Amino acid sequence: MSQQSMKIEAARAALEYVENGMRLGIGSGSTAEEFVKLLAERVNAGLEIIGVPTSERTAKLCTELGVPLSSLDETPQLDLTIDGADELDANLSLIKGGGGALLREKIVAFASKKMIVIADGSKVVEKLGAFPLPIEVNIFGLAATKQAVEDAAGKLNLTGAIKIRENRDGDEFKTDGGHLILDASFGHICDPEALSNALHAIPGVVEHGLFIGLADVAVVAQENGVEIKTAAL
Ligand SMILES: O=C(CO)[C@H](O)[C@H](O)COP(=O)(O)O
Repeated sequence: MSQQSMKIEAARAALEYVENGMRLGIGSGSTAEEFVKLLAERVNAGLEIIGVPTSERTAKLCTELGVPLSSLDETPQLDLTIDGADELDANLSLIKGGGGALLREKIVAFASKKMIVIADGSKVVEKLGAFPLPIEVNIFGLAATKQAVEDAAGKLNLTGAIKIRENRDGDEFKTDGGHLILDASFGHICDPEALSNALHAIPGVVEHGLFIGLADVAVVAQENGVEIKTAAL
């Protein structure tokens, strides 16, 4: 099965968790987009949900396909968020933000009673960190913030390149909130919670892509079928 087919299978299996009347957080990225397409089919067949998108891109796709949307201001409490991930471990700690939507994704997941991660098997890791950690930062004081991130990580024995994310045309990538992303290639992160706390202590850091204690279930599509994972701890 191709990776794309696995994304579709994970999205299809996650759709089983969606019930009529739900207020639904809708994730970003290619796996989440497969979910949106399948959700739209169900909505057009009569399923009633209201969605809160985690990015402008997801909002556009939902609108094009007829998925009704609300905002987190109008609908501040959600029943379920379904979103992809760049990495997930056995505790269902995640790295997210490969698509740059991590801030809104985390706000939406936090506002939800439950979060389900959808992924193909390649996203499952023993230790987080092979995927560079996205860190969303304010433009003001960028060099100082980057230095502070390096210093904080160094105290946790995490070293490695920290790069300002660029678009394909070489310009700085800007998030939907108008911030920049630092992609930190720290390698294996032994203590994600300690790193999360250290990053949150830096004023220029808006948010980071470590999602700890947010995901309740992971729906992971492997070659031989879909596996439902719950946190090991
Ligand atoms: O966090 C995200 C976007 O900010 C995505 O969920 C993550 O990058 C996974 O994307 P994909 O499903 O395309 O592999």
